[in-house]
Amino acid sequence: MLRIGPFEFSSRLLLGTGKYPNFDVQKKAVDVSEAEILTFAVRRMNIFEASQPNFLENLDLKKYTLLPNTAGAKTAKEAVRIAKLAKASGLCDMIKVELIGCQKTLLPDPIETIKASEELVKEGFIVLPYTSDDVVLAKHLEDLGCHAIMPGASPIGSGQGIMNPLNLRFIIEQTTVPVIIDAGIGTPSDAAIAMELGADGVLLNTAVSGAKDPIKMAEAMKLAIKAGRLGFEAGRIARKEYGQASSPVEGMSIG
Ligand SMILES: CC(=O)[C@@H](O)[C@H](O)COP(=O)(O)O
Repeated sequence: MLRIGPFEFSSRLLLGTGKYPNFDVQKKAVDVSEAEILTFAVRRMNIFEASQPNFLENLDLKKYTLLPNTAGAKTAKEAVRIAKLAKASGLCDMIKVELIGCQKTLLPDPIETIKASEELVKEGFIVLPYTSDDVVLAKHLEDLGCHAIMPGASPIGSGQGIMNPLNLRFIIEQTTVPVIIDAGIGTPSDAAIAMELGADGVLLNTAVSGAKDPIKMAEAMKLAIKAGRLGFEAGRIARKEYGQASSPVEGMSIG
């Protein structure tokens, strides 16, 4: 079970909803992924314009918990305003704080992320900040009351996979709220590694929506996340420098 604030989920895959070839593929990919949390950029949704197309209309909303995100915000003030807009529209009290500090790398702005997260926690939101893989920053975010920490594997949409497994492991070790690896996942094996490191979940978008077959990739990601989690729970063997026979012959008389 993945527990975030008052919510409980059996799936550990959080799926983004952008950049699918069309609504039909998006719906099928979301279904097959068995994701229970869907994230979307409030700014890109026409939540207050009934005449405009809105992907939420294509999904059975009773099946999902929506995780609005503040993508497009450059300052804490803007992010807080977007979060309040999402709450006012009745979507969900959870918010993914996404505050990009560099338009080339799409890496998050740590200072504005801290400011926005602090304010949103005070306002009673369930706050999930997207952050870099900085261990100390992750600790500050947890200390100020965030309900999950979401360090990036690598830049958003880059598909480069996990750049800094050591930092992610340090973050996972020190954090008592869920750690969800967010952004940069390229392949199912990247997602499995994130889970094997001990992450509580993985949030991804481009790897599925941009795949040649998004529906198949959604299924592959679902299975990889389950496999990675099982592997983590099972406990891996220790790494050894030298070989060790799989079938020991010590104590056996071999004629
Ligand atoms: C959808 C969303 O929230 C993205 O900003 C997220 O970080 C996913 O990144 P990828 O597209 O790299 O999976």
